Amino acid sequence: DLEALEHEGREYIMQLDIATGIRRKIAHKAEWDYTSNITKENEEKKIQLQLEISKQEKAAWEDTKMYRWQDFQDVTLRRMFKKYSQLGVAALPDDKYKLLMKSVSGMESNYATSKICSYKNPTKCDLALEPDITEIFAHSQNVSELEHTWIEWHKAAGTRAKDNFTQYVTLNNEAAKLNGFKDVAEWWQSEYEVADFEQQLAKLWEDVKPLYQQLHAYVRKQLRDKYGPEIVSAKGPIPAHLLGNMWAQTWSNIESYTRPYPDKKEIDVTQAMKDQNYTPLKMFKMSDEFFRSLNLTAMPEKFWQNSIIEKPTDREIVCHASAWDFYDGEDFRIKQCTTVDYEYFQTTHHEMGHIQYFLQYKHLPIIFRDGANPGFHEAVGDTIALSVSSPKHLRRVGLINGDAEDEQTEINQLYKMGIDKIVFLPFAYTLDLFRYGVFRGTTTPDDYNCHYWRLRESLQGVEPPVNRTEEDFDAAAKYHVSADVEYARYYVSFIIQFQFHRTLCELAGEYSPTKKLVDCDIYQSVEAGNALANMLRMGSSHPWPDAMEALTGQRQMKADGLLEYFKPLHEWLKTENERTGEFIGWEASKTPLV
Ligand SMILES: C=C(C[SeH])C(=O)N1CCC[C@H]1C(=O)O
Ligand SMILES: [Zn+2]
Repeated sequence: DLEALEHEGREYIMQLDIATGIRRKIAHKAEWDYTSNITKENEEKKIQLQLEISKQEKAAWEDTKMYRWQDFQDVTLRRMFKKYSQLGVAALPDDKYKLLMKSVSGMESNYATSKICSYKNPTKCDLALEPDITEIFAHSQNVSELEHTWIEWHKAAGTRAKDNFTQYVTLNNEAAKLNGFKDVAEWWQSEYEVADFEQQLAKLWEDVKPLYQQLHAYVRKQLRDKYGPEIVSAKGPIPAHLLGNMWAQTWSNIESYTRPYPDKKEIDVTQAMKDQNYTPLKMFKMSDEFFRSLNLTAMPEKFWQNSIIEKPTDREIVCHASAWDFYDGEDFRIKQCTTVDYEYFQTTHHEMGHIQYFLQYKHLPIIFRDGANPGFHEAVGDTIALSVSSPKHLRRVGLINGDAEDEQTEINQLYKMGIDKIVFLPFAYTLDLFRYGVFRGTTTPDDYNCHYWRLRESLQGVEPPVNRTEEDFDAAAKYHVSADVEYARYYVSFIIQFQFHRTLCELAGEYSPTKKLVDCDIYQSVEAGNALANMLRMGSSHPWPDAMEALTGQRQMKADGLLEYFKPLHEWLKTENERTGEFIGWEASKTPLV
């Protein structure tokens, strides 16, 4: 009878879950060994192991399909079976599976090991993305140097990945079909468990776009005043190499010469960190202490032993920051090439947020040890970092001794947050709108670059520094495209982190009709920490609206938190852009696209 079958099913799935934990630990160890020491040998070992494990997973999958789990009474048991019924890329036949693994690790190692020649010293050709190229984009105001560096990086990391990428698209789409999806776009969106995910992304963009256009117009004017109308036009897109970041995804590095009230005290956190002899370890210890102050879990001993927090000098590694769960309840790691600056201080909190999620749900079955949706996992650390970056907190830890809050300082602070958080949204939206088109076939390989730049221009209002052709493949010059990492998760994160922040600030007594969100710091609030922990402990055991509701009382992702946070800035920008008569929005680029 059904009762007995369900009982048998529960026994089966619990065994499968234990076996899955062991398999994942082995696979992640091989992945860790490869990405923390990029050699042909380690790549071979990793692919061989992943192939072995995919065979075991496929065999288990055949058994799982035998159960009539859709009829089971226990909703959690049904949810476990549903997740285990999705095999993933292991559904590919062995030869195609290997080809897919090779094309992705080929792109990722190309990205991680690409070097370019210096503009100032053309014989020096060992510049890596981290820290060298990142440093140039953070500080250089030499337009020719920025243009050279932008072109060389996109040639090395983008164009060189095109063949692998095209093969990856074909094989990944085949895997999607074997998992019952039309294409990878549908597969990626299924992770969000709502039927209208793409429409929700579009709605969020409509909500935020007016604010973005005001900020874009203000920054374009500031840059035109600095570089002249020949380089920055009055009504066109902004050249992408002038925004302080290789991908123009956050513009924090141009804050010092574009902020609204330049004569107000400079909040240069990086300089203060250097002056106070900060080290990467100190940055990690401070982040750990913040989490503990909320009554959240301390980093276990193994974390401090096994993590890689500085770029090694004796080997090549994947520097792009990452957090790792080895599914044994005690081995959790971060790998990042930390530099002592404000940007990496934020990234450290971002990665520690991933680890905290791992720690909070480590009691769950393996299959539920995941974010409520991929955006939740990206939002934890950033939510904490919203408190850390408040003037109140930076004063508390002695990183600034800025003036007490006055109107102009507050606008400067909101501007500093806005060129990080608001400008990121159209970039993130573009990256996966582009890849949805690629996986659906509406964007074909001979259109890749034209479609990529058409989206970047229409949504982000940026243009390439020089003419681009289909010989180039600029999308892969971004880590997540070369590493097969879905990106809508960050778009979701940058929206929901403000919903989380607002709730935590209320619980911490840091937000009320008289206390503004911009100066909220939840540090040492056990109430806030306990509420956050309760949501994190759910992992992916429930659909994400349940987790969202458990923390915020809302069941939808909405831009209202973000818009409330930046409201004073939005008003100021509208007034300022009217005062200067700056054109709002942008006309088509003058840089000819293919
Ligand atoms: C820090 C990470 C690793 Se999950 C990252 O990739 N982020 C964090 C914010 C956006 C995105 C990026 O760097 O593009
Ligand atoms: Zn992340």
